[in-house]
Amino acid sequence: MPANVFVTGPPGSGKTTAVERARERLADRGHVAAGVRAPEVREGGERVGFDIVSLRTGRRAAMARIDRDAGPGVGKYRVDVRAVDRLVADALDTAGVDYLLLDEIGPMQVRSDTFVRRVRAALDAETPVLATVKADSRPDGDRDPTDFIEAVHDRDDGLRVTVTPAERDALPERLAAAVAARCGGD
Ligand SMILES: Nc1nc2c(ncn2[C@@H]2O[C@H](COP(=O)(O)OP(=O)(O)OP(=O)(O)O)[C@@H](O)[C@H]2O)c(=O)[nH]1
Repeated sequence: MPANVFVTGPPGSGKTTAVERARERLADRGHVAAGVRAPEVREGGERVGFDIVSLRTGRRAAMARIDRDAGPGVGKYRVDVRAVDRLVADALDTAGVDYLLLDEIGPMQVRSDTFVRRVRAALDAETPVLATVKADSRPDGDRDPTDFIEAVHDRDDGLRVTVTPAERDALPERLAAAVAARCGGD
């Protein structure tokens, strides 16, 4: 059984909400995750960037900011690659956990070679991965130069789920059950 579960869908479709709710259900079943999430950062009601947060430790780093004047650009933000490298070095370590949750495999995160290398290894390892993946073939301005996002879409393993508003209410339980089955749990 392929160990990975990929969640994709258009911007704002509910990917983050679905995997966060699935994580809560998996915790209720006793399944612990490592991994990362990428909350937006707002100042004065305006979005100024995104952080990357370790699920295991809660450590966070300023992944992308609108007012940075250095680093690779994604949309109107610039990415602090070294900050992402440092955070994912242990955030993506699966020792002692049941599965890896990645929210998301996206154009900002893949600017970090450490992120790409650790995720590629995780996708080929035994520990299940539950990941939201940015939709394929983004506009050139945001094109992923590593082509890693496309490579994830092209994998022939894993359960793939596309979030739609009509079906998204049932999605957290479906995702939790799929990951629990891959963890060898209920
Ligand atoms: N009512 C309802 N609202 C939802 C549900 N899932 C997501 N939303 C809302 O839809 C908006 C986008 O949800 P996200 O989970 O951030 O969507 P996303 O696909 O991760 O968005 P991006 O990361 O920007 O691509 C938020 O305001 C959520 O509160 C749902 O199941 N029911």
